[in-house]
Amino acid sequence: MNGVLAALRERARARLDPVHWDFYEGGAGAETALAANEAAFARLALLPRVLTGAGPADPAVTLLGERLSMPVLVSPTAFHRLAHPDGERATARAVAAAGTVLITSMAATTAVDEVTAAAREVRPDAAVWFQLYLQPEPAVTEALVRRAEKAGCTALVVTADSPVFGRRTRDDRNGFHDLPPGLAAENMRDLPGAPPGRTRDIAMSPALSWADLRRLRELTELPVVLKGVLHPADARRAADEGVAALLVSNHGGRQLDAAPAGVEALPAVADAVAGRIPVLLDGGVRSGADAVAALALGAAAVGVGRPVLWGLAADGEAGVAAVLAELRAEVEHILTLCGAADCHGLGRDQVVVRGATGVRPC
Ligand SMILES: Cc1cc2nc3c(=O)[nH]c(=O)nc-3n(C[C@H](O)[C@H](O)[C@H](O)COP(=O)(O)O)c2cc1C
Ligand SMILES: CC(C)CC(=O)C(=O)O
Repeated sequence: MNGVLAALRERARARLDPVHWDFYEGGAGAETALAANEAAFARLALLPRVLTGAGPADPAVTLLGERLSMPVLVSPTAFHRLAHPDGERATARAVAAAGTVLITSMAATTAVDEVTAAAREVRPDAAVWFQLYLQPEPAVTEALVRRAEKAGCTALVVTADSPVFGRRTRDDRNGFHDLPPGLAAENMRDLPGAPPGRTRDIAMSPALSWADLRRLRELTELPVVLKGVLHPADARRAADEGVAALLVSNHGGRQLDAAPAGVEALPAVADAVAGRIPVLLDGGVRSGADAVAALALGAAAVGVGRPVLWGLAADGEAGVAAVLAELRAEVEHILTLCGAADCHGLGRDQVVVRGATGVRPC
């Protein structure tokens, strides 16, 4: 793990209520998938190319028409006001200043219009995408989509890996199932079926299907990113269905504990999609080298979840800014060390598995 991130993680751990720390850090079941994410990156090494004459690398990328200062965006995570009183507003400001995309969670403790407003105070063209769990009641999904559109979000990120909620071992042990008084999932307020001013629970449904995704796409002009895809056949289907991008993810090890690491699933997904749509990756990205390895394996960009929460808990907006500045600097440095001019400059042949005799490609 990058040293700056590791130090922020320790500061976050010292500051947070241990129950909230466990909510952020924990995974499902025996936390096998959680551990697999970082372990899979630790097994990878980068083979640099020499004398390429590439000059200093440019870490910027373009994704769904937005220019990002680096191939790192912020994956959606719930409940930022457990980490810091400024919560999602602080995150939004730091992400906008860093020039990348924030995917704000449907389970945010700040309403999406306040999140976009905070981002745009810092940078008028800042991109905020809205993460959505499709709701079993279509009217609720539609109301959430309209809320995201009205707030100026420029994409919807539909999380498809949660037909039911993962069994979070630490939360069960700690009895953490409700937000403390004064905090709520603000996007869930004033939705159809809820009394005025009250929030609805976020529903997860195993009955959802590709037909529901199609209905969503008929509802809105916003591009849809499908999050939580691991199987290559689902990736191909998503591209056929007109999804704008994929986010390969095991949900930070919080859903199916038997799932592989995202980066283990990435090469087959990238092959299945064959460049038709951008493929993003999250889970266990803790350094610039991790990000660059994922790019070489076919990702257009990576997402970070917990590192942003560590920065936020440690030092609010400045902590999130520190995480993103460090990752950008590291990506730039490592691309240059690898002889690449930009984020497209590495091939899959430049990623090898450590400990293999000779060069074992991924
Ligand atoms: C505390 C926490 C809350 C999360 N909340 C959401 C969420 O509301 N929606 C969602 O799609 N994913 C959620 N995720 C998953 C992240 O979007 C992401 O897939 C994962 O955290 C990436 O792994 P990383 O934390 O190792 O970087 C959450 C993850 C964590 C750790
Ligand atoms: C509270 C949930 C809706 C969010 C979460 O913890 C997750 O998606 O992992």
